[in-house]
Amino acid sequence: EHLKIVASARQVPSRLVTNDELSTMMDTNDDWIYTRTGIRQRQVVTTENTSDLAIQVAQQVLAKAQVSAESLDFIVVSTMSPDSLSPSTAAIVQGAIGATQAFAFDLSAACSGLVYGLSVASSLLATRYRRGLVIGAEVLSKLVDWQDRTTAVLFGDGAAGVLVETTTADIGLLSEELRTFGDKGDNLVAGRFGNANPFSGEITPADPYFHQNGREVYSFATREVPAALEAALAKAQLSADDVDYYLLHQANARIVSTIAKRFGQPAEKFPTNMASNGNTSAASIGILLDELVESGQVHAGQTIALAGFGGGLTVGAQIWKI
Ligand SMILES: O=C(O)C1CCN(c2ccc(-c3cc(CO)ccc3Cl)cn2)CC1
Repeated sequence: EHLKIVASARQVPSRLVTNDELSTMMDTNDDWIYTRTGIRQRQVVTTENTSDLAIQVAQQVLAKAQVSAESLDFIVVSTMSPDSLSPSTAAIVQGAIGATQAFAFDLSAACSGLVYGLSVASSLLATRYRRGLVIGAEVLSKLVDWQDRTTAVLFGDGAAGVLVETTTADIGLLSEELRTFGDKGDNLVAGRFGNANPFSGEITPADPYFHQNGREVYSFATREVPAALEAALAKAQLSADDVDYYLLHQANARIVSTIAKRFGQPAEKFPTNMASNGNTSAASIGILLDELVESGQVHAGQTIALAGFGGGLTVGAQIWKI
């Protein structure tokens, strides 16, 4: 049996922050940001937290698919910016939408979160469950040091998700390649807790903020994303030409174009939206997917590849027949 994507939805907060507005807050400018990242603006929360964005996505997906919250078996929220450690953001969503039969949990795989979440969902559906939600939701604006121009210009807030179900049809998740490189984890950190207690010295200091070694993460991505995509294609016995669209994590426009060139595929197969949303970590692939479904560019009958990459360091590639 396979799992199929039944419906998708996205939710981006309304407060627009352009590069020009940021240039009034820190020493940066539109030209530098756009040429280095492909980002022109991002949207940030004003009142919402991560669960609010995820709830809006869940309600939209259920309405589109015309299924009830009570019919859900599980809810996975992939996030590196939860409302809290407890309750999980998934549990908050479960309670808010009245998914009384669903068990719910958060998954932490940074920008590979949606792909890792879909992998877990495919295992849940291959055993004993029938229907679930997988949502990537982030409020990275709570993790960013808004005085640090090297990171504050990169990130945005948003959420997107899909309803997944078992199917006997010959569609769904054909193959995947998930890899983690924990020895490189220090190159992309955020939300570090201290571990002070009355009995210890402060061994690791708390540091809530994002820090990244851009050069290291950049070279990691351009090396490991093609490798993971190639491995997933080989498992599906498909070639790069067989894929209609490659939906990559929207971290940086130059990384996407480098990977497209590496794959010898036309840029049109690698759509991007970081210009509008910035880097929304676990939400980015889902936002892109929902935009392409809405525009009709992505539709049933196609073969699409998803590739997340980032914190962990992690990479996750999947080949889907939709
Ligand atoms: O050219 C420059 O100065 C810099 C060069 C480095 N850049 C980078 C580098 C890495 C990322 C990144 C971040 C995440 C975290 O979600 C995940 C995945 C990636 Cl590949 C984003 N930007 C920005 C412009």
